[in-house]
Amino acid sequence: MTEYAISTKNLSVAYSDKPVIWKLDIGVETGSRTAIVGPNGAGKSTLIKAIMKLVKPVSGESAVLGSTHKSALKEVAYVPQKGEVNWDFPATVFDVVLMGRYVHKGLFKRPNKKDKKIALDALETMKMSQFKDRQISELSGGQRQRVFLARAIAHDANIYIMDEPLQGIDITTEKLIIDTMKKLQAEGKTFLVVHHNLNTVPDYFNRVIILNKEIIAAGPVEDVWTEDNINAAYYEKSDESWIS
Ligand SMILES: Nc1ncnc2c1ncn2[C@@H]1O[C@H](COP(=O)(O)OP(=O)(O)OP(=O)(O)O)[C@@H](O)[C@H]1O
Repeated sequence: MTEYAISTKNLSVAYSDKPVIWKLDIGVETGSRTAIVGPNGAGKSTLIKAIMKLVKPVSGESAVLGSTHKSALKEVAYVPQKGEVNWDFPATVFDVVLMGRYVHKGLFKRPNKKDKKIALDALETMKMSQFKDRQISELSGGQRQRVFLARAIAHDANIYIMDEPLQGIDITTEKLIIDTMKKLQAEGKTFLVVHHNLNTVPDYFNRVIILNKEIIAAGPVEDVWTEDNINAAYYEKSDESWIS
């Protein structure tokens, strides 16, 4: 599994014995902008959580840069869905972005000048410098998303995994996030992103995984982003008969 930034082999996850993703073999190419698309309940977030080792598979495994070990996740900056974060936690914008540096230091070493400069630069990239001292509970949804992106940038990871980063944000923030993603990809970083807007897939991503519990299709956008594949994912699995 070494040639991929992220890979899974025969990966299945179930909640209360009900399988939600089934025998997934995935290879996310290093340096790609890969979208995961599929209907509500297709298992997109579950796949990401399994890769992040936040849920335990019933079979199979996932690897980051060829390693199935949890320590390989240090290479990954993870941006969870907005709803999964406790925004009432008392922390400033700057505190949250600085957390992106802890992976390099361990929890008990204080951030130094260089870490602070990296965090400030990340805030500047996401155009959030002016909110640096604000409590995260006092931000709008789009501003929170920018802060989470800034934290991921401060992490300076090689791989970014983002669960619906464009959910509920305005067009300016969307453009900023996509431009930042494209810039980082040009520097060799890898992106795996859960994405909902089918219209923007070809513009934002160069590879796509179409998922509906199983892999419907995966590969370069120009090969697999077809009406047949989209229909197969969105319109042909209306019941639970996919598993025999
Ligand atoms: N913690 C959980 N316990 C039980 N069932 C769960 C849990 N999390 C998700 N599920 C179920 O697993 C299935 C897949 O959910 P998941 O969140 O992975 O889908 P998704 O493709 O990300 O959906 P959406 O587009 O709606 O965000 C759904 O049927 C969901 O109800």
